[in-house]
Amino acid sequence: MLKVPGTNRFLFLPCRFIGTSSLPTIYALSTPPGQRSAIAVVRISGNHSKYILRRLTNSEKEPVPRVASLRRLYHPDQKRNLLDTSLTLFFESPKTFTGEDILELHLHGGKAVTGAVLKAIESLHDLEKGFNIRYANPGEFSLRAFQNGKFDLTEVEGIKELIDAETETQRKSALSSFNGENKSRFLQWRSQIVDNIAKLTAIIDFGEDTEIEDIESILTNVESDILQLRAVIRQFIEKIERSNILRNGIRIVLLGPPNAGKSSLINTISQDDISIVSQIPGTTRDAIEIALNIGGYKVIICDTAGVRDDSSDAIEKMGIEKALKKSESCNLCLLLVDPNNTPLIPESLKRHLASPHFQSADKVILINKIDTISPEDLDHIVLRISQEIGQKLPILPISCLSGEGIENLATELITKFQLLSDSSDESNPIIVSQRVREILSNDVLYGIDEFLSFKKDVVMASESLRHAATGIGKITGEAIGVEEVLGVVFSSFCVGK
Ligand SMILES: Nc1nc2c(ncn2[C@@H]2O[C@H](COP(=O)(O)OP(=O)(O)OP(=O)(O)O)[C@@H](O)[C@H]2O)c(=O)[nH]1
Repeated sequence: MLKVPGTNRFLFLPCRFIGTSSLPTIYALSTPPGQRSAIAVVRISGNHSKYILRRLTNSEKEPVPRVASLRRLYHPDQKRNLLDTSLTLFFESPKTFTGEDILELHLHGGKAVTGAVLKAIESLHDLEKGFNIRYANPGEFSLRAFQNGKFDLTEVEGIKELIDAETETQRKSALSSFNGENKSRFLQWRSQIVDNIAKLTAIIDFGEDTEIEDIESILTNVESDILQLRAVIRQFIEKIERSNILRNGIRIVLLGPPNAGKSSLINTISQDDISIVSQIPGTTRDAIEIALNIGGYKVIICDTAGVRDDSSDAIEKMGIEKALKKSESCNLCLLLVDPNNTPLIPESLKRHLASPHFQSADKVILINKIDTISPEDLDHIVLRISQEIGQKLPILPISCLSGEGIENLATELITKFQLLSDSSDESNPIIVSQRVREILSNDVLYGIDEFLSFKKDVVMASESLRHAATGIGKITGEAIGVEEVLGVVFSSFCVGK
């Protein structure tokens, strides 16, 4: 920030466009290392990209930008040592991912080919001759893009989320960050704050010449505008919290008496023999967790020990305790009932359902094994369950054996996931990094709250707003040192990105 001489005004100066022309040329294998594959891509970025191509192809022929060309690659010092025949692609600065010249070598996959080409590039490093060439650090290509103003930090973090995305919903929310939706939102908030700082600054600079009523009216306007912004930011943070479960996975716990079919349900949902299914009650003595993709949502499903009232086995008792404890911290609990059991639900489970510790989780009761009962019996059982538990919970009939009701269950689950993560066709989930989440609370909202408490002191109030605006600058990377950025954002990237 720069103070304008003779006034109390400040200018916000972006400090990240530092350029990268003096930095070493970097290279890395951009496809997974150490694996056999049809193609492996080596990416090179920096001033010496063309030089590397010339030396590897042993030819002075200028590459045509953005035109793929099949070239033979040789070791630079052993002109007859053919390394590979590669598709080469050259992108000319500045219209490239990093903003620098980029060369891509599409090699035949496999350790030996990639190893030989990487070694050949490495051999071109020669500081005395001015060729500073080295292997890239994790995330360094993206860092160069950031330093050259190609992306702001929210977009860079979007790239990482996109690479890490395991499910469709994660991919969609990552894309919205990558495409700059969050960026434009943050920039709009920042400009709203800066507008209000400007109004307060006008009062500080010219207050003595202004009518008191005018000052009051400006202050009221600023306050109501900032109050409205605070509500928007709070809503945004709430949405992040809800969307966060998309990244971490929606936690489902299966509860029920022994033999109700919990393990069978996991196998039916995942269409795999993941849990042990057996006729001996109490097969699952400990909690088993597996990650599944259900309808594009990442779900962590936990199979637990069967709950019964009369267990005398110490290990089984511990398993039951663990099952009940697990269910207290899940997002959704599926309570399985075997319609042939009496009582339908063990007393300890009924007590647990009524316990205050178990109220936050969403619950659905599943009557399993409906292939063993008649439709009339099913109606009767639904009624009995409602009476036994004394509360209204959704009840779904299913059969893990015949598959009846499973599709219905899947639809119900996906509706629950949409509600839990606030994601639907109309509303995309918002995934932001922990870094952004923290800055929003600790800087932006903090500054706004401070402004509201200082509203009689215009100088202090405008300082607080400045703190909030700087916070948004930290989020996008406009007001942040490159070293700080390196540590926090890029260290979690893979090499080659
Ligand atoms: N007829 C019928 N049998 C089922 C159904 N689902 C599960 N079973 C059978 O019920 C028995 C117990 O199933 P599991 O999935 O092991 O039950 P569980 O609840 O995980 O059992 P514990 O690990 O002991 O708590 C097995 O013999 C399954 O084949 C169903 O829908 N219909």
